Amino acid sequence: MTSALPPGLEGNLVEYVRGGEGDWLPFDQKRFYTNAFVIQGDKILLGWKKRGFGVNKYNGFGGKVELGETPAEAAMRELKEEAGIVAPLEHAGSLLFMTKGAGWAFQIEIFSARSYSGIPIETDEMRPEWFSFAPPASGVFDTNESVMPIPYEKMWDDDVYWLPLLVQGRKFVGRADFVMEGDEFKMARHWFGTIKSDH
Ligand SMILES: Nc1[nH]c(=O)nc2c1ncn2[C@H]1C[C@H](O)[C@@H](COP(=O)(O)OP(=O)(O)OP(=O)(O)O)O1
Repeated sequence: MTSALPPGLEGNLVEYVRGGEGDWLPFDQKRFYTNAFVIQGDKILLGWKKRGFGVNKYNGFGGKVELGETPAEAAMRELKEEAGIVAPLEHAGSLLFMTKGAGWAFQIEIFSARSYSGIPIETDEMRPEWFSFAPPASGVFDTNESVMPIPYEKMWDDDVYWLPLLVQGRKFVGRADFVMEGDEFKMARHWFGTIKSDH
């Protein structure tokens, strides 16, 4: 399977999902980022991004890995800065994210935790909100439900493929390439795999 991996990915990976078409976008360097998700029971904490790249989308909490930090240290720092909480984050997966014309790739190390301390607070960058990843007993969410389902339509297009893996505790590695369509980024091509020993 290794020969079929998109450029920039490596490891003993088993394809989980792929889609889109066209050539993978070229890049000459990777820049390192983090993204962290806190799970509590059947709920997951997301943040509504209020500014910067990815504004007006829901996402985990994260940002650039600073010089001298490991990705795990950066993930802890960003979670505290953006949501005001502390959590025992563990590595959950890796995402190589590209946008057309940038020439460089975001290497995003993704973390998760099943407990946390503190109280999530709104910051200048993010407004935290809990969502449910379990379907309601009736099978249908109604709008009076106090916790709504994960709002994939307001997230980056690829998150729908790997967030369920993260919730299940299955490690993943993937790549998603985006192009601008009007004033929106649209996913042009994607590939996600799970790690071979992880069944
Ligand atoms: N869940 C996700 N799915 C995805 O496809 N791309 C993501 C992603 N989370 C982050 N990215 C990409 C797009 C995003 O704008 C970029 C930078 O991540 P962030 O928005 O977390 O970092 P920031 O630009 O806020 O960095 P800081 O200023 O250091 O906080 O990485």
